[in-house]
Amino acid sequence: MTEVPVQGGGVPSRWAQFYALTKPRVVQLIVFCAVIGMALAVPGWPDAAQWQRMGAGALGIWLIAAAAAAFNCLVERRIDARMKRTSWRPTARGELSPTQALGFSVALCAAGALILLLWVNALTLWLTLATFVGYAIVYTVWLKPTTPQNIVIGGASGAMPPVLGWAAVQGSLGPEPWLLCLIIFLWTPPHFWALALYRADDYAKAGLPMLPVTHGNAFTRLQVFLYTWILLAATLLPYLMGMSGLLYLVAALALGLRFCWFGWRLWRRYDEALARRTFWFSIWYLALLFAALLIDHYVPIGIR
Ligand code: HEM
Ligand SMILES: CC(C)=CCC/C(C)=C/CC/C(C)=C/COP(=O)(O)OP(=O)(O)O
Repeated sequence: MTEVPVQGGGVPSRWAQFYALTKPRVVQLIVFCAVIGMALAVPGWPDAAQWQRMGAGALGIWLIAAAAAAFNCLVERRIDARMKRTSWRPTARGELSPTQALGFSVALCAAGALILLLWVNALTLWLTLATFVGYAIVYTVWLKPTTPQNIVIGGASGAMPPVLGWAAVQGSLGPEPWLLCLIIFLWTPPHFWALALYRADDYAKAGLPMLPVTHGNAFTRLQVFLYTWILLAATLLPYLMGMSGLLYLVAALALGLRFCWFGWRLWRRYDEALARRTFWFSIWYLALLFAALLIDHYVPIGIR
């Protein structure tokens, strides 16, 4: 969980409170995936203009993703207050008022939109704003409180970063960024349901229909296991489509089989510590898989 830095008196500083609303570590990984989408969109080493567009794109996407996270904290302040994991959030504790959170989210979103409009391109601006709406409104307001498939459908917005990154550099889209989007889309269920397994009581208390609450622990474990295999298959596509080389293939297989191994063990027998490890592995998995795509792009080995 993201810790809020605390000043001498035990009260987090105002800046730390606002910063915490942006779900910093989630957004860092989102921006990382977007930046890799950008790098893959440039055939060789970026020139000066491309570097500038990449920097502005990363900043704009960062600001709008942070705005979406802050908006989520605003909408969910009462739900967050009921869950142990989220009850520390400044909006849940009433340390930041709804007006302050809304003003902060609007300011971040406007700043990000302006940067994308002035220094990147209109396609990236509209796609990033659509992603904001997808997460902050469609997922948070509509899907999350109504269906256990909330994170599957809502996961589409979390999966957008490589598409945004690609659009920022090329100003158009092709099959490659959508393939990366598919990978994050299929990664989201095992990422989230591993956590939901050991946070099921929290979700039940908050009245949220997460899969372990509505369909039980065993069914959720089966879903985690199945998704790890579907994910493994999807991660082979960049190699099979000639987008990545052997280095990526080896990384995708090694990481994917490890994720399947976590899924298999979790499915066979529930163990809370194992569910926690599966969740944390999911984060390393995505970061390393995307790092492998990047390294492979600059150090191509084998047939493409
Ligand atoms: C609908 C989609 C998603 C859902 C429901 C979801 C859910 C969650 C939840 C509930 C946590 C909090 C864990 C905690 O407080 O201990 C978390 C953590 C995290 N998620 Fe996701 N996630 C989603 C998509 C993503 C995406 C797209 C990324 C990045 C590309 C991501 C990266 C992370 C990271 C890095 C953390 C760890 C945060 C920390 O260290 O505090 N998640 N996720
Ligand atoms: C513009 C752009 C790139 C937007 C990205 C949107 C975004 C921040 C997606 C990440 C998904 C996320 C933080 C899910 C957390 O689930 P949750 O909200 O259910 O978790 P919680 O219970 O911790 O609030």
